[in-house]
Amino acid sequence: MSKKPVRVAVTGAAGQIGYALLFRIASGEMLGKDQPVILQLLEIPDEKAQNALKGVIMELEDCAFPLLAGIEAHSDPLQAFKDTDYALLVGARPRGPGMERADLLAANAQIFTAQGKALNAVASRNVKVLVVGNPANTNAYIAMKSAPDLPAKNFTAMLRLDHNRAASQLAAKAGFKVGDIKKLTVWGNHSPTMYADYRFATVDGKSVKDTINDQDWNANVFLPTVGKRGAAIINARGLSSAASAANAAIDHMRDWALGSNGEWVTMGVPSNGEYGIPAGIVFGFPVTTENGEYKIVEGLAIDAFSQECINKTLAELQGEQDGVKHLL
Ligand SMILES: NC(=O)C1=CN([C@@H]2O[C@H](COP(=O)(O)OP(=O)(O)OC[C@H]3O[C@@H](n4cnc5c(N)ncnc54)[C@H](O)[C@@H]3O)[C@@H](O)[C@H]2O)C=CC1
Ligand SMILES: O=C([O-])CC(=O)C(=O)O
Repeated sequence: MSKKPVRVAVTGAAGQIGYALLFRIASGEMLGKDQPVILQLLEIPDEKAQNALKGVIMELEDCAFPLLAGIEAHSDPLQAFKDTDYALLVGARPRGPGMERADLLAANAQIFTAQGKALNAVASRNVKVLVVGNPANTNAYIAMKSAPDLPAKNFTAMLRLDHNRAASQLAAKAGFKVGDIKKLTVWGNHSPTMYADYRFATVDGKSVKDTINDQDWNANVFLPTVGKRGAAIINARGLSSAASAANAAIDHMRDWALGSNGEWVTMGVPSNGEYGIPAGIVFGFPVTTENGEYKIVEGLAIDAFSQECINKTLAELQGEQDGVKHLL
């Protein structure tokens, strides 16, 4: 018997990431090849954006995806989020050359108070929310705080692109196959302060750290490369990453919904005090996922270098959080 369709809301649906994301959701890459989906798409109430959204919907129709059980176009989050089981909050202003993601806070923060309130009012009580719009951790925090009737754990931020970037850099450095790297994580904020940590990573059971054995490369090449990869892409393309961001969003939601089979993945999730991160801060952690729930990997040793990196990214997040107090 075929499964009942689930409702997937995507904001910023006519933007760059939306264009790389929707077709993959509709083809079953996110929630499984047996799971029908109804897409509930949100764009701003602006003629150009709504027209662009119409064009994207025409293309979705023209793909004749067997799993696509319905498509709705909206300009009001209260309609777009009605009964939604999954919400991918992509719609927000991207940065341009010379900006940091935190510079977007003033432009984007209000989007996430309004959308958090709308989710609170009309979404499924089990909705799984992924915030992609930057600065993603703080926007997820804002949405979570604006939705007091929904469980805080349902609000997550995207650190998966950083995780995937880190895996790719390690594979290139040591000649690993990227898919063979296990137990990698990225701690903290989706910003250059993130701490990509391969101390626990293995390939075929062998330590990645011991194989590479180069702390100078870790501190002075690997971390800055992963941390500043978004800016490098903006400099090269003139636009921020889109296909790789959409891919990471698919990875994040797929693993959350369908399970990571015991493997570690990185998600930005509200802390419950793990590793000394104050409760409520949306922080990149290693997690495993099963039965639609994520669980932070606990008990990992944090050495002095790692603690310094974690303190730095935490301090940045606390600064961002202070800056949005007035909105909450
Ligand atoms: N967390 C991550 O790893 C990454 C995050 N991003 C962020 O994702 C966001 C979207 O990026 P792009 O798709 O490249 O931008 P874009 O400018 O191409 O598309 C954004 C779309 O969102 C729409 N939008 C704006 N406000 C909205 C609202 N209140 N409700 C619904 N839609 C709204 C716009 O009309 C536009 O069509 C940016 O903030 C970008 O910085 C991008 C890459 C990676
Ligand atoms: O760098 C940006 O502004 C877009 C982004 O978040 C990324 O590519 O990681």
